[in-house]
Amino acid sequence: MKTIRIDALCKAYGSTQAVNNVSLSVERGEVFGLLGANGAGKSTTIECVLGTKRFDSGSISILGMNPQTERKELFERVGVQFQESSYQDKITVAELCEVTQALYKYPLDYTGLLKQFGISDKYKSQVSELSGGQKQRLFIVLALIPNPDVVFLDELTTGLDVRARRDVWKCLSNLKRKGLTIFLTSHFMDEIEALCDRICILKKGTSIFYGTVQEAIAGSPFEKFEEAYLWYTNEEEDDNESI
Ligand SMILES: Nc1ncnc2c1ncn2[C@@H]1O[C@H](COP(=O)(O)OP(=O)(O)OP(=O)(O)O)[C@@H](O)[C@H]1O
Repeated sequence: MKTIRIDALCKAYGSTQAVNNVSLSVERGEVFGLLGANGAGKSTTIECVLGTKRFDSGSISILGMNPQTERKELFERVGVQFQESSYQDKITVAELCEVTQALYKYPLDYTGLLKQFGISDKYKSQVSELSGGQKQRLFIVLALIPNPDVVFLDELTTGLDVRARRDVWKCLSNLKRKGLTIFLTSHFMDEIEALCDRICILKKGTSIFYGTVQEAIAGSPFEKFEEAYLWYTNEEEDDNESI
């Protein structure tokens, strides 16, 4: 059984076709990268998979479940890293982790996760006092607290310094080895190359490449993945989109 299967997904907002006939599947224990410029349709696709957004046509199954009708069951087994927080200003890291832990039946011990992600010394700090990179790592920890089978990491290491990015990669590789399925988006091609088994590149809602990083390079006139990516997305020629 595939962990995630998307078949011919379509979703429009008014006249904007945000996702157009996208199909992909993700195996258990795989790291899958969804790529594309700003506005390419990545978040919309993820929200459809999570059941937080209705789609127009196509079908989605995640962990064998229908995200639209089995959201509650899904919630227990899926972790999501949020970009923006809507937490109270004064809440501390420990309190936020405890509140999150209380939402799940079989949560992991968050103190171990904070340590793994190098922010255990921030235990008593207010979330609002954390640096951008520390917050980012906290959001990954929050996504892992449910002890999920699959985790969605949107813009994985945006705002992290070089060392912190490498540390996050190492942690994720360890979790992958234990069978965690990881679905991520990132605008950093070195990160995609280091972590992803397979990728899908979206352009204006349409899938323009689906396969491994090596296949992406081989199918382009370039030897470096970042150049191949730009070639697929034609970003250098497109004034309406940015990397
Ligand atoms: N709620 C909405 N209402 C109307 N249009 C929307 C809405 N959400 C997204 N869109 C549009 O749908 C398209 C896809 O947006 P989406 O957020 O899925 O892209 P993305 O690839 O995640 O971008 P980014 O890298 O900036 O996060 C864009 O053209 C966007 O303007």
